[in-house]
Amino acid sequence: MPRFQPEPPYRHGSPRGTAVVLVNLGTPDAATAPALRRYLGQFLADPRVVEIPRLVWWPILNGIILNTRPKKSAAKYASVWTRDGSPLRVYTERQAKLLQGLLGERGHRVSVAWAMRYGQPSVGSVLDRLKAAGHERILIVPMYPQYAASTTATVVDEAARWLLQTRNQPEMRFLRHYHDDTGYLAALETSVRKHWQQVGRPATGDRLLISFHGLPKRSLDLGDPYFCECHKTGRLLAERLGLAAEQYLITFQSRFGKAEWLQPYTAPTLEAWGKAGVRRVDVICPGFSADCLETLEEIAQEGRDDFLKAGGKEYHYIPALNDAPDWIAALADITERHLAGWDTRGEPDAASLATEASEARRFGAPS
Ligand SMILES: C=CC1=C(C)c2cc3[nH]c(cc4nc(cc5[nH]c(cc1n2)c(C)c5CCC(=O)O)C(CCC(=O)O)=C4C)c(C)c3C=C
Ligand SMILES: [Fe+2]
Ligand SMILES: [Fe+2]
Repeated sequence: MPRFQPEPPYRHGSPRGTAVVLVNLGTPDAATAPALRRYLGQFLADPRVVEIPRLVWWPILNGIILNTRPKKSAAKYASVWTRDGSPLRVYTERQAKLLQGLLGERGHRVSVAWAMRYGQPSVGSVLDRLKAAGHERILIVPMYPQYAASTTATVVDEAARWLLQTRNQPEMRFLRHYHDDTGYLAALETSVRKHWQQVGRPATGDRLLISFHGLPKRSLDLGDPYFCECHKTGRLLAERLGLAAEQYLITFQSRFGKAEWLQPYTAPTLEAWGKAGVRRVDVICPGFSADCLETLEEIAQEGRDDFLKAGGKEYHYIPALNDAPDWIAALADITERHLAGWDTRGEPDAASLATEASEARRFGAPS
C-alpha cells in the first residue's frame, strides 16, 4: 500500500484554508535587562536592520551595546509596561482578534493570527501552527504602513526562511505597504479631529508634528522608498485636515548610532519650537500601527519634557490607531483586497479544516 493515499477522500496535501498573519516588530518578554539583551541581540543582529559589515558590527554589538543598552532600555520599557505586558504585544493581539471578528462578520472563513519578527511568537512558529491546522494559503501583513527594508522586507525574509525548509509549501502573499490607503488616512484624520474635539483646535502659531521612526539616511540613497512614503502619508493627512504648510512638519525620531539619519530629527525640532515661542504642539506618529516604547516613552514622555523645558506651554501626544474601530475596518478592507481570488467565503470552517488536516496526516500527507 502506498504510504500516502491520494484523494478521495483525502486530497494530496492539506485541505484549503486561508490564514492572515499580522506581523509587528517584536518586543521583549519582560521589562528587564536579561529580556532586553535577548530581544536586542536578535533585533540588532539582523543585517537588514544594521547594515554594517559583520566584522565591524559584531564586536560593537556584543562588546558594547548588549552590555550597556539593555539596562537603560529596560527602565524605559518599565515606564510603559501594562498589566498585560508590552503595549505593542497587547495591541497587536487585540488587532488580530478584532480583525478575525470583522472578517467573519463579512462572511470570510479565515484564521487571523499574529506574530513578532523578533521575540515571541516567532513568524516560523506561527506558520508551523497554521500549516498544521490545514491552512494552504497565507497572507502576511507586516503592520508597517510605510515600506522599509529594515521592517517590511525583514518580515518577508523570515517567512521565506520558513518556506526554504518547508516541503509542502502553502501559497503565500505579502502586503507591501498601505501608506496612502484611503481607510488608513481617514482613520488618522478621525483620530486627529477627535483629539481636537477634546482639547480644542490649534490656534494660530500652534503646530502638528508628524513624527515617523527614523532610518539611516543611507537607506534613502540606496533606494528605500520609506522617506518618500512617510512624506506622502504626512502630506495627505495634512491635506485632509486642511493644514497650511506652516502648521505642520514631518520629522524622524529614534536615531540610533552615529551616522546621519533621515532629517529633520524629532527631538531637536521640539526643542527649537519651544525656544522659538511655539505655544502648543500636537504630535502624531502615523508610522506606528500600535503604541509602543517609541511612542509612549520617546514621544509622549521625553518629547513632552523636551518641548516644555524649552519654553513650550502645551503638548499632546495623539495615540496610535491601535484598536480604533475605523482602523480595524480599514485593515479588514486592505486584507480583503489582498485575499481577492482566494474564495475565502467558500472554505471549510476551522473545525472541519482541523479534522481534515489531521486525517490527511494520518494517511502520511507530507508536512
Ligand atoms: C515603524 C517603523 C520602524 C522602523 C523603520 C525601525 C527602524 C529601526 N529601529 C532601530 C532600532 C531600535 N528600534 C527599537 C524599537 C522599535 N522600533 C520600532 C519600529 C521601527 N523601527 C518599534 C515599533 C519599536 C518598539 C518596540 C517595542 O517593544 O515597543 C529599539 C528598541 C528599544 C530601544 O532599546 O531603544 C531599537 C534599538 C534601528 C537600528 C532601525 C533601522 C535601521
Ligand atoms: Fe526601531
Ligand atoms: Fe527609541
